[in-house]
Amino acid sequence: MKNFIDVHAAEMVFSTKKGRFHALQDVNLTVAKGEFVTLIGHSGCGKSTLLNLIAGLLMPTSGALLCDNREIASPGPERAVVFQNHSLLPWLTCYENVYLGVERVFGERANKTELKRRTMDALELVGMGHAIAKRPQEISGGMKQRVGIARALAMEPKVLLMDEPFGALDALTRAHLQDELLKIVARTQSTVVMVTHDVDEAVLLSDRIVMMTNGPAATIGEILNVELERPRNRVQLAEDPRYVHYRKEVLDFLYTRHGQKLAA
Ligand SMILES: Nc1ncnc2c1ncn2[C@@H]1O[C@H](COP(=O)(O)OP(=O)(O)OP(=O)(O)O)[C@@H](O)[C@H]1O
Repeated sequence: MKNFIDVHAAEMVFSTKKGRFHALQDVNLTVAKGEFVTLIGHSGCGKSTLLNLIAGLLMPTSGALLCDNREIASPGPERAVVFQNHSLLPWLTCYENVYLGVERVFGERANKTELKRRTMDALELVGMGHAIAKRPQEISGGMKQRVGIARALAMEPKVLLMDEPFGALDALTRAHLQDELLKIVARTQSTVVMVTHDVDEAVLLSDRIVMMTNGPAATIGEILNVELERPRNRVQLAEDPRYVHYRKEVLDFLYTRHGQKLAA
């Protein structure tokens, strides 16, 4: 499979008031087109930092990051980001929030009818076609997240970058959105890099789980290939010995081999 994202020897050192903070060191990762990769690790290990490097929101101190063979030097529409706390503009309706993104990417090439169609298609895809006139404060957290995902998908990104997109949701809404995301990704064949804390979420969604060591100077400890056929069904998988095995592998990595001591 063709590599879409290449991270070569990436290092990230932050300058802080207390001096330099070495967040990531020697991170090497490739993500193929159409692959679903999750980043998992203890709090503060540098998952978001790595995602932000791929998004082009941060520049590495050393090393190089490529997307489709081009250096990632800034954010770009081919790498859409969905954050944990949906970043919808509160004064715009759901429709307008998505339209804004669509217009930014396709505004110069497409006419208004086409822009409207893309906006509506994306909202329908996430099951939000009924709420287009509502403003963010009028809909639930799960619905806001869906609109955020619609906005990202409507830009037809080459890569969908998600930073704990379901982290703030209750367990049932979370499960529902995970299932929807699986269906959407199957339909759109999107490449996804997603940060999560949730072992079950990682196993259910991923082709590969990237497990990160604890910081400072965190790096990739191990990568687990999840060879479970798709479509995946959470209820059937719960008793599948392969699922149980993958889950245990991640838990072993996080809690036996790389357990985190919380500061007293
Ligand atoms: N802009 C910054 N300036 C200084 N230090 C930073 C900055 N951003 C992140 N860090 C530090 O880098 C480390 C990694 O942070 P990061 O947010 O990437 O971790 P994370 O794994 O995503 O954490 P969490 O799971 O808690 O969200 C942390 O120690 C954090 O304090």
